[in-house]
Amino acid sequence: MNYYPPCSRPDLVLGLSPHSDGSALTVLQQAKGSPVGLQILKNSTWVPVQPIPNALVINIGDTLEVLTNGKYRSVEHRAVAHEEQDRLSIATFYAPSYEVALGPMQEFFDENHPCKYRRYNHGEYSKHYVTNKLQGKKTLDFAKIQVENTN
Ligand SMILES: O=C(O)CCC(=O)C(=O)O
Ligand SMILES: [Fe+2]
Repeated sequence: MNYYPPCSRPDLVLGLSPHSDGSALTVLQQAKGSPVGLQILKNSTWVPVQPIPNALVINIGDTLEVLTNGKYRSVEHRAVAHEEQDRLSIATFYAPSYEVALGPMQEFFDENHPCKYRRYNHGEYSKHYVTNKLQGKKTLDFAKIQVENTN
């Protein structure tokens, strides 16, 4: 659950720094009457996600990006504060158990589409996620296979 109190200078702070979720999918509920606070990064522009009554927001997380070898990309998002109104959101993260080993599923790579992510335990990833700052999609570097520059 996330609570964002009103902030007299929302231009100077963020409610939540830019990040992608470590989950496979995130289901997000924005409280009724909440001001807009969630923004997603699309084509290098922050786009506000208007709360729709009785609707849930479904975000793709890093785990689904890895499983699909990058076909589905996790969404970078952040939350901004509001000058007068407070805001409440409830995030439910759907993710594998810590002991589950995962990597790109077979149908998402072949000789023409190389594996972009290595295999790891979800628990290792979670540990990496919570011990590093939220910094856009940087946490996903943990799983990326670095391509050698031959030039
Ligand atoms: O409050 C929001 O809308 C975003 C919350 C969020 O991104 C998170 O809990 O991971
Ligand atoms: Fe998030």
